[in-house]
Amino acid sequence: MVQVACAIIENHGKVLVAQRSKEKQLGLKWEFPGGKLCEGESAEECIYREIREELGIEIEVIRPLTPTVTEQSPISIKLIPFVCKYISGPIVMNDHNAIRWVSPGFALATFDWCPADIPVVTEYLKICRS
Ligand SMILES: Nc1nc2c([nH]c(=O)n2[C@H]2C[C@H](O)[C@@H](COP(=O)(O)OP(=O)(O)OP(=O)(O)O)O2)c(=O)[nH]1
Repeated sequence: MVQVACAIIENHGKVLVAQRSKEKQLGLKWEFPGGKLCEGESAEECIYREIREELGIEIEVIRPLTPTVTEQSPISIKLIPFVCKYISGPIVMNDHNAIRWVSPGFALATFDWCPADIPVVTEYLKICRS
């Protein structure tokens, strides 16, 4: 099983969603940015590193959400989500095709998400309403 940490980055009431590069697996699908855990790394350490690498920004983890396991033939992906806040730095797209800042409501549900992210979007929308 491949472990992947991802960040739901909040800023000014919106969240950042990112479109995967065309060349990658699940190309042009939308995701919360992040990536695979390195050996010996915690999911939290991973998300700080990946967000620096992929977007060039600093974030702070606010809370974890529920990890999901999705079969993505031939492997399964454990996606470990963190709600985070944007801290500093201009965004650079080192790894993505596009990014959007989206209000956490119906608009978030309309993106063409990677399958593993769908339960994460659902849980996040639920906590935003509560
Ligand atoms: N980063 C990220 N990956 C996701 C999400 N949902 C989902 O199914 N995935 C899958 C896509 C990939 O198969 C895998 C993560 O790969 P990746 O290419 O984004 O991560 P990485 O930067 O560590 O990979 P690499 O290019 O170094 O190989 O998890 C998500 O929300 N964020």
